[in-house]
Amino acid sequence: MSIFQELSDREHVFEFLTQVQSPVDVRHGPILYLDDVNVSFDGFRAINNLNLTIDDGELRCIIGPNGAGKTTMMDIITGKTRPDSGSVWFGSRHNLLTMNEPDIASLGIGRKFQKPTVFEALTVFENLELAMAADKRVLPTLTAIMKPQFRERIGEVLEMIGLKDLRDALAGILSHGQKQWLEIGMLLMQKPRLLLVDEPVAGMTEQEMERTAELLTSLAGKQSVVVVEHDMGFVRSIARKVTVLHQGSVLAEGTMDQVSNDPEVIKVYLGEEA
Ligand SMILES: Nc1ncnc2c1ncn2[C@@H]1O[C@H](COP(=O)(O)OP(=O)(O)OP(=O)(O)O)[C@@H](O)[C@H]1O
Repeated sequence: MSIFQELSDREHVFEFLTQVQSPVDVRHGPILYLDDVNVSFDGFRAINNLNLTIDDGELRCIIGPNGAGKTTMMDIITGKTRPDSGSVWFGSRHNLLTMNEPDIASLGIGRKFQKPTVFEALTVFENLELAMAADKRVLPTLTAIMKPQFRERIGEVLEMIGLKDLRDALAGILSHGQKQWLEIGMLLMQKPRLLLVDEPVAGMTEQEMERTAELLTSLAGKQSVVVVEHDMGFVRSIARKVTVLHQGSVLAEGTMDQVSNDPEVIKVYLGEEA
């Protein structure tokens, strides 16, 4: 399969495959706003009057037991699943419920799925190069048109993801953790406004987890980051504000200490840690 076929078949929607959108307006409010969102699958309410607000530059952790609705929530934000009711805004200008997946991606919402899906036959550098292209029409001539500022961005991202020394290594030989960082790097190439990261440390070594914690915390401020994660140790290491989802709604929200001392949370989810 050619790389171009592979690109169009991927579940990811990278920004470079999409059209340019007007800028996100966060002057008077949050970057992401979900209001009273509901989704049912065959009569089962997976998302139930969900309200969620993410501030610009925030790092938010979302936790919750299996089936709480975390993935469905991300699917709604990225346009993969349409809610039955409610509203979802990106800044005050963009109503995400009127947009398709590629257009939402092009607004600067990047999603990192649990499994890394980097291009294994390309080098680390080439993977980043590919993710940087502004328009799929330029992909075939990408190397030829590489501009100095693009090379600079690749250098910055290599530094951020800690793969500078491996820039010429094939992505296929990277460790699981390194592949995850590379894929985060690919999303970072276009300076997204919001990154949605699904279980980033599943399958990682302790050391890789620590490095991932550093990476995600270093991104906050420059972009907003929403991390869905089951590993409580990891959440505790990065969390400022935690949202606990249960049965499709927000059960509790606050610091890790606040939510882990909340009796309702202890009952449904953190019982074993209480
Ligand atoms: N396409 C679908 N059709 C039917 N039911 C679905 C569909 N997608 C999700 N569900 C159901 O909706 C509920 C929420 O699922 P979701 O995957 O969002 O939860 P989650 O919090 O991400 O769980 P996990 O931690 O196990 O990944 C579950 O009961 C799930 O079975």
